[in-house]
Amino acid sequence: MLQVYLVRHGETQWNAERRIQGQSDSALTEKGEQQAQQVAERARALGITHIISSDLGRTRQTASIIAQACGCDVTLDARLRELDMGVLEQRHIDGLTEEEEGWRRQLVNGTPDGRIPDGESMVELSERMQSALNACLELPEGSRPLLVSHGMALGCLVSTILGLPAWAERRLRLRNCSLSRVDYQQSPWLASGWVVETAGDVSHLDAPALDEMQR
Ligand SMILES: O=C(O)[C@H](O)COP(=O)(O)O
Repeated sequence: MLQVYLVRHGETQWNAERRIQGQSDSALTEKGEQQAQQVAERARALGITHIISSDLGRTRQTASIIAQACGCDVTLDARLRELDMGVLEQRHIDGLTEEEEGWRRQLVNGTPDGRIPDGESMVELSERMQSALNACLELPEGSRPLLVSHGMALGCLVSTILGLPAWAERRLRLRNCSLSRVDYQQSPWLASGWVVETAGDVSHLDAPALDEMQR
């Protein structure tokens, strides 16, 4: 059975400052680098064979720390990028106008095709994430891949595997450098396809990152 590990990147400057990143980028903080080292140790013990990362800077930085520990290369895949948050990227969450906050809320309240102007919808995000995950099925037998991606992107992927709508992702708390695992199973009596083994595990971190509500 193929087991795929999912890691959110380490804490960044803008995570810590409560600024919206989307497909814009900021570097890992010192704490983010330490988190990456800690998840890298866990990945090494798990025997990861392939690392596939979103091509944004913060995921590449995290993936290269994990790759060093696991002794494998990193393949970049733009399908693993964070949701495109259009005109709100780089803004402080606390400085949004009521109208802007309304655009942001559309992403998680079930508005059909809800999106921030110039941005992407959650359904579009879930389609590209699902397609990046399905690409793992083409890896050689015995592979144990690890994908490095982002909070909303991974939350949306795990939500849709559970049969929830793409916009349910906010019901999952996926902290920086948390580890999730999804398995591909084929069974005549259980659900065939992807199943969620674990989501948001931070037991390898000495101090779990704060989530957006706590910062
Ligand atoms: O700020 C953002 O873009 C996200 O909601 C969090 O994204 P991240 O997982 O890339 O920090």
